[in-house]
Amino acid sequence: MNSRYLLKYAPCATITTSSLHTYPSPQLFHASPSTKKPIFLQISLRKRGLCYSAYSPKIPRPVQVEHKEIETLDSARYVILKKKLNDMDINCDSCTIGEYNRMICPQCGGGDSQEKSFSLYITPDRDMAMWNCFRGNCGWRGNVRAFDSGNSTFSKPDEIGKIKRIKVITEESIGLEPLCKELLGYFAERMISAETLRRNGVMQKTHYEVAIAFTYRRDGVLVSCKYRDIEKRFWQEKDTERILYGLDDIKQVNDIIIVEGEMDKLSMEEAGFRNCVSVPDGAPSMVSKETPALEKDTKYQYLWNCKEYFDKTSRIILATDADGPGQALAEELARRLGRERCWRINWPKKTETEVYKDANEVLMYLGPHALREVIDQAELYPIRGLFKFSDFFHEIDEYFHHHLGYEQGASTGWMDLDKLYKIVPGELTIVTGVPNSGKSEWIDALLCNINEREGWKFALCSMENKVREHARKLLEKHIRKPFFTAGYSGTAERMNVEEFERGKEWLNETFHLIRCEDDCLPSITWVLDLAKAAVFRHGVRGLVIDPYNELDHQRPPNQTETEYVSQMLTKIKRFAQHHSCHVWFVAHPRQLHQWVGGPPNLYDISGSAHFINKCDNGIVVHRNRNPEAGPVDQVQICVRKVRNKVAGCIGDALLSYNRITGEFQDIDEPAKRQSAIVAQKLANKMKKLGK
Ligand SMILES: Nc1ncnc2c1ncn2[C@@H]1O[C@H](COP(=O)(O)OP(=O)(O)OP(=O)(O)O)[C@@H](O)[C@H]1O
Repeated sequence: MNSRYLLKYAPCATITTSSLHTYPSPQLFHASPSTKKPIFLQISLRKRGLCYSAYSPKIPRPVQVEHKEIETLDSARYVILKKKLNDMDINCDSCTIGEYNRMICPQCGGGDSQEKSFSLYITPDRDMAMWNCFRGNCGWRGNVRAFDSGNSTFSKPDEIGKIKRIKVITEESIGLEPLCKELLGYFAERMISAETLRRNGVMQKTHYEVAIAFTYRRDGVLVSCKYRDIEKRFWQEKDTERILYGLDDIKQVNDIIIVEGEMDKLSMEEAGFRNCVSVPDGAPSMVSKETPALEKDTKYQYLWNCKEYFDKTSRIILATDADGPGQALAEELARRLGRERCWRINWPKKTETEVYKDANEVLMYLGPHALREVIDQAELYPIRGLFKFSDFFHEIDEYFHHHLGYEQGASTGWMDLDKLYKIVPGELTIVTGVPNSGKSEWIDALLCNINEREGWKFALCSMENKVREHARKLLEKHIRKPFFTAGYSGTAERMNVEEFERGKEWLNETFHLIRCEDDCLPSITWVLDLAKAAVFRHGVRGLVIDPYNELDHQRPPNQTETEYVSQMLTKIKRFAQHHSCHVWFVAHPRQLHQWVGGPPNLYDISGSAHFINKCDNGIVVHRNRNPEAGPVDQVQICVRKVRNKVAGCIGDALLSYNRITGEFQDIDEPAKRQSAIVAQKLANKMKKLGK
């Protein structure tokens, strides 16, 4: 018990009132607090066994309200309280204030015997009336206050947890005294002036030792009291209502500052901010997973008790401590008060790694001006999903200064195509083309080029390819020699064993295979999860999904294919963006009726128009199969959609296909002219057919 008190009460010692009970002189307020540490005067005082006579007539009582004011306030309160009681048929005309009055219950009439079972108590300050009918059949109980909404806390026991009987207290009843000189000195060390203490009704309580008493008031009336001892231990007057400290200072104000402790509230006042309240119970150790329903939100009951004070507030500055619990408290408050009107502050730096922890520390070491600056520079409390461009300035700067890499895309390895299409990490390219047009071959060749130039690695989910065949195709492109001596290789020399072995190593280093070993088809989520693992494990920068129709597309019965495709593409894009990975997704066109050999349209992709709507790039791979119409080794890469103008634009590029090695090459000028003739011939043919 003793340890709970701040100053030792030593009645045997003597001390003159003039030396103890005057306010500290201005000199006590140090001009440059940053150079010195606060001294806990109390420790030395305890040691010296100083005493304090609380009831000396010479003691100034700075926190007491003027007598006349009390009288006017009390009678006004009583009129209102009486009216409220009358409205509930409770007649208090013959009641004695401050005592329990027995009368007949207006609800049950006291039963047949008209028992005086109804007890009514009106507090000495006339702010509150409490009643209870002790008749078992009735049990009507409740309370009402003069100056609030008048709802009985007793009659709604479930509203905010388990409500205990609220004790009515006065300064006299709990033995509060004006602050002694030593405590004033203690506050002065912490840059809190006597005037601020007086205005905020800070007092002390003496038992064996002296503790600071922070008085919690509503409309000037004492509601609760919190004590603080030398060991910085806190306790609160039992069975009193939990409210915010300094509540009367936020009445009808637009901007409210909330701090974590009474000292911080007083510090804010020193910096010129009266519109500040402190929470009564400090900060939680961490943010709760969920915000409980109001009736179970016992920890933050003080907020709900003061809810109406925030109704008209447009800005709430959360100036809680800089540490983890302080930030957790800010989050809890923001959740309850509405993030949209909350602001937060950044405490100034103390060292390279440390910041000042709260308002009082800033006041003490940097002064009121610095504290004002902290509040003036408050920033909007972050709301998940709502951003300002400034939140991304770092990323935008990196983009501008070419620090991200591949801002304008990686080269395809083909000069003509580079003018139309470059590979930007995080984008989605849809590749289509009629069956056998060479889509897979072209993508493989593209990957080989990017790997050769940039060293990128890839995840391959190519469901139509046998692994060995896919390896053959990739190796041919890489070694630039046929895998076998066969019909397709003509007279070209086959790759030798050494080249093959070297190629295998390259294959293993460059590609990671996503394959569904079971008989079932893989789902897109399954593919993306493995691709994510490949990003983290192997640093892959590209993913190929070839083709769409080999994935499992089961969807709920109420979902259309269009909705399904949209969701699937959103998932793929999210993966691409989050992992800075380029995704090539092959999708076949639907069956084309009366097809005359021209390249299909992106809107022809089977399933949904979302393929073109949602992709970043849309490419159609096409080749001429009619030797009469032109060279059959030429491949048209039709870039039909490019969302990012930095990466390219719409247009066609021609490449020549080497059937022996599977390589694609730029076409020289004469060949291009030849292709133009082919294209013209085709166009004429289509015209003739009326297409
Ligand atoms: N320009 C071309 N000239 C001749 N043959 C080609 C050309 N492009 C691709 N091929 C051949 O066509 C065959 C199919 O190629 P690929 O698998 O890349 O086509 P695809 O469009 O992906 O087919 P699918 O739609 O069936 O998946 C391969 O044997 C390939 O060698």
